Amino acid sequence: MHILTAAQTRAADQATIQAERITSTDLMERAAMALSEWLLDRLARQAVHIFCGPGNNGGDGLVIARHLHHAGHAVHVWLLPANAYSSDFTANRQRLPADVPCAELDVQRLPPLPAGAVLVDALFGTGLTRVLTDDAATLVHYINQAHLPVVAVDIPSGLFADAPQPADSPVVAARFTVSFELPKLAFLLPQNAQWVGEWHLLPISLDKKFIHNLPVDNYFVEAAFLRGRLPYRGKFSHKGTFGHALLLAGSKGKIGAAVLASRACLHAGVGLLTTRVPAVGYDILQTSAPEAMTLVDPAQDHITELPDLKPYAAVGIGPGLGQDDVSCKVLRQLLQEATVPLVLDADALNLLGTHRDILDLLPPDTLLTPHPKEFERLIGEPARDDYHRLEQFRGFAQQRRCYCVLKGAYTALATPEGVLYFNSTGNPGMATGGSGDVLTGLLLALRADKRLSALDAALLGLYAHGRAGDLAALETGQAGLVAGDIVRFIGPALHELTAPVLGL
Ligand SMILES: NC(=O)C1=CN([C@@H]2O[C@H](COP(=O)(O)OP(=O)(O)OC[C@H]3O[C@@H](n4cnc5c(N)ncnc54)[C@H](OP(=O)(O)O)[C@@H]3O)[C@@H](O)[C@H]2O)[C@@H](O)CC1
Ligand SMILES: [K+]
Repeated sequence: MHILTAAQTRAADQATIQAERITSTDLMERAAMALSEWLLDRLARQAVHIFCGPGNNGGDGLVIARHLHHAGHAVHVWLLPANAYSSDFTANRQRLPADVPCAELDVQRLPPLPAGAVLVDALFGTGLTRVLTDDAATLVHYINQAHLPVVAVDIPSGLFADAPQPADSPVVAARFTVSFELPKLAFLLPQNAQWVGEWHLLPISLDKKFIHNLPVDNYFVEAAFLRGRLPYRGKFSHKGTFGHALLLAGSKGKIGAAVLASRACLHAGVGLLTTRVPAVGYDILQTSAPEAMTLVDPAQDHITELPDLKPYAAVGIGPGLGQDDVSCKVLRQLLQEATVPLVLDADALNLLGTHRDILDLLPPDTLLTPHPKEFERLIGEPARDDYHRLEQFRGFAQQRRCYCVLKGAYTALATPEGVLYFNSTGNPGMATGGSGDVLTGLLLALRADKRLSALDAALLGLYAHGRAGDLAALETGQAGLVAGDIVRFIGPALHELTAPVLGL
């Protein structure tokens, strides 16, 4: 799915109006009707108080008021006084039945809101041009202090769709944000979660062709985007078809990371896996991941030597590696010698952060999988806010010609071309030790599969990791989820994305 800017969203609305030969009021009716139905599915008998601003977001609010009233709900409409109103606002103000209580707000004398009411925030949407001040700011504070459930129409009022706002600027804190057709970048950033709450999208048939042709830098990745991108396994395929991967992982006390990454790699369909561990890990790995071949390092506690790379289709390094100087030498040598795809995680990234000269050795198309703290160490500069971090992240992938993953609630992938893909799967239960090691193993398997491009391998891996976590959580609950549970569901998650045998 494309993630549009506020300006592109307005353009898509206009393109739809022109292509379908409908009026802007018709499109508003369609959008607000969908939102009314969303509300009607969830409302019991609560009174609904709808706050409307002067533009089309307020117009949506007025349409919602009409539909809820017709459905028999007690509705109260509150208008924010303004010098000018949009024409769709005015048209729908006129269509509001006379028996719906509708009053202009006097912000000096705001009415008490009844306990148990549901509030609908239709003050400002994508037409927000500046931080809210004066009456609008007072109203936002009043809504937030009511401590009642708020449903924001399109976007919480006061929040910019695609740009940061100054700290402490007034924004409605919604429990639900219900938007149309496509997600907004603002919904995907942790700093906005306090305002956006749980977000939902309603399809309103915006012009698909127009949207498809819009140049965008950001995508939201759902199953439909990926389904069929994982080729099915041909009858005559053999171990070689799916590649032989090498994983360098584990140090004393962290052999579990090597086990989890190895098991994930095996469950993701790698042809063969060789795992390099220090001697301390030999028995553990052979017992817990017997399908992997174990290549023991001469040293007891750390990996100190790089094996011959010739047999391998892809190499992963990092889980539980430790940050010993000798392991750093191994990493340096790997970056210098490797001619196959690389996946770098955890301590390999920390080593890159502390030995910045090796960063220059990164071969093109290397896949890195930092979480935000590791990413900060990697680039050596804290981010001002989440938008700034995204730009650092995009810039890093472009400058280093690599694929970089930024782990989080909506894990993002940055490409060497500077495009960002936000993953849609996963749950908070996956914020648990070893989850990242599982991702590394999974990505390593897909990078070893020669049939997949670097981009498809990364996107499929991120999606399948989150989906496996979602499937596991159905069985274990989120709190009970451990990284090993994710491994068990990698197979089913990948299966959902596999092209049908006779697919055309
Ligand atoms: N187009 C369509 O067909 C569809 C559109 N849809 C809906 O329309 C919404 C976008 O509507 P919109 O463009 O009218 O903008 P909106 O957010 O209502 O605000 C504009 C008003 O606010 C004002 N204003 C701005 N900033 C301000 C501030 N800080 N403080 C005070 N005032 C401020 C601004 O005034 P001005 O900046 O000119 O002073 C203007 O009066 C979109 O989010 C979705 O809900 C859906 O129905 C789908 C179909
Ligand atoms: K709103």
